[in-house]
Amino acid sequence: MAKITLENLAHSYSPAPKGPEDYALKELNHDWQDGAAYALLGSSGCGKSTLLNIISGLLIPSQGRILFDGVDVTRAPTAERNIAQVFQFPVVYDTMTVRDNLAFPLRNRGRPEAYVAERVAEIAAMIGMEHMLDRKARGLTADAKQKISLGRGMVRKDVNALLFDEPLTVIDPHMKWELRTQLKKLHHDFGHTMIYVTHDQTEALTFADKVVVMYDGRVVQIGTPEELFDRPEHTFVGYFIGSPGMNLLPAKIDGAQALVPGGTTPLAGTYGAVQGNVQIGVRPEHVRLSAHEGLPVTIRRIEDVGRHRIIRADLMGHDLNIIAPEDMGVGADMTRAVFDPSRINVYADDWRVAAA
Ligand SMILES: Nc1ncnc2c1ncn2[C@@H]1O[C@H](COP(=O)(O)OP(=O)(O)OP(=O)(O)O)[C@@H](O)[C@H]1O
Repeated sequence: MAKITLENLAHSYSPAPKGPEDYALKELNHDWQDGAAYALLGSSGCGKSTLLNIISGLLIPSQGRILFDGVDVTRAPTAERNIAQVFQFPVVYDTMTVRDNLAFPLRNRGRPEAYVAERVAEIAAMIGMEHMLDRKARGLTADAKQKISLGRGMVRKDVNALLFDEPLTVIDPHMKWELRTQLKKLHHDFGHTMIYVTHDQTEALTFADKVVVMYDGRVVQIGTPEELFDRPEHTFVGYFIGSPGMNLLPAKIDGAQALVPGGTTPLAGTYGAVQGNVQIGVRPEHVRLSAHEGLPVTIRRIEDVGRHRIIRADLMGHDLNIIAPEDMGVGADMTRAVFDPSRINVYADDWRVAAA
C-alpha cells in the first residue's frame, strides 16, 4: 500500500488554457493516506475520471506532481505504478475460465500455484462465483463478468492502490449492496488504499472512511460522512449530500441572528461582518413545524417515504423541505417553521463561514 500525494496538481485538456474555466481539474494539494478507503463523489463532468486517470497514469497532468510514498510517478506509465483498476464496464478474457481470469494477475507475477489456488478460492467466495470457476467467461451476463473484473482487481494483496471507476453500474441493485459490503470488508481485512469513484451518495457514504466531494473541477470538501452532513464546507456539498439536500435561504447576518425571508432566526454563534452572497443552510432534519413560533410557511405537499415524512413547504417564495417523524400529525395550524440554531451553517459566496 502507499500514501498518494498530489502536489499543485491541475489539468487542462486545452493546450493553451486561458483561465480557471479551461481546467477540468483545478489546482489541488492532497495526501491520500496509506490504507484509507476514499470515495470520489460528484455529478457528471465534475472531473472525477480526470483525477482518477492521473492517479492511475492514463493521463499526464498539465501541472503539478503525483507521488507514491514520496516517489515521483507523474510521468510513470500505469504498468509501473503497481495499481489495480476496475472500470465501469467489465474487462474479462472471454476465452478463459472464470478461474483463469481471477488467477491472471497472480500468475502474471509468477506467484506459486498453491497460493494462486488459495487466493482464487477466497475471491470467488467473496463475489459468489465458487460454483462457476470452470466456466468460460464467454456467455456470462454483464453482471457476472463485472464481478469477475472486481475479483481480478482485488486478487493481489501487494498493490499500491485499488482504483474503482463506478464499478457497480452494471450490477443489479441487490447484488450492488452485497458487493459494496464485501468491498468494505475487504478493505477492513487487507487495508488497501482504495479510491472509489461514484456519483451516487449512498455508494460513497456507505463505502468510504473519507469522501472527497468534487464540483466543477474543484475538490470542495474532504471529510467523513458525518462531517459532510453536519458541516458542509460548500453549498454544493449541502445540496448534494442528503435526501433531500440542505435548505438554502438568502440571509443577512447580524451578530447572532440571521435575517431571512419572513423574519429572523437565531444562530448558535456570533458572526463578524459577512460579505458577498450570504446564505444560511439548514438540513430538513433540523427544521420543525410549529403552530406558535418561527417563520411563516405554506405546506405544499407531504410525502410519506416509510421511516419519515418529507414536508415540501414554501417560505416567502423559497422552497423549504422539512423531515418529520412518520407519526407526527400535521394540523392546519402548523403554519410556522423553526430552525435548530446549532445546526445552521452560514455561507458567503457558497463557502462556509465559521462563527467568531
Ligand atoms: N479527453 C478529453 N478532452 C477534452 N475534454 C475532456 C476530456 N475528457 C473529459 N473532458 C472534460 O473534462 C471535464 C471533466 O470530465 P471528467 O470525465 O473527468 O468528469 P467526471 O466527473 O468523471 O464525469 P462522468 O461522471 O460523466 O464520467 C468535463 O467537462 C469533460 O467534458
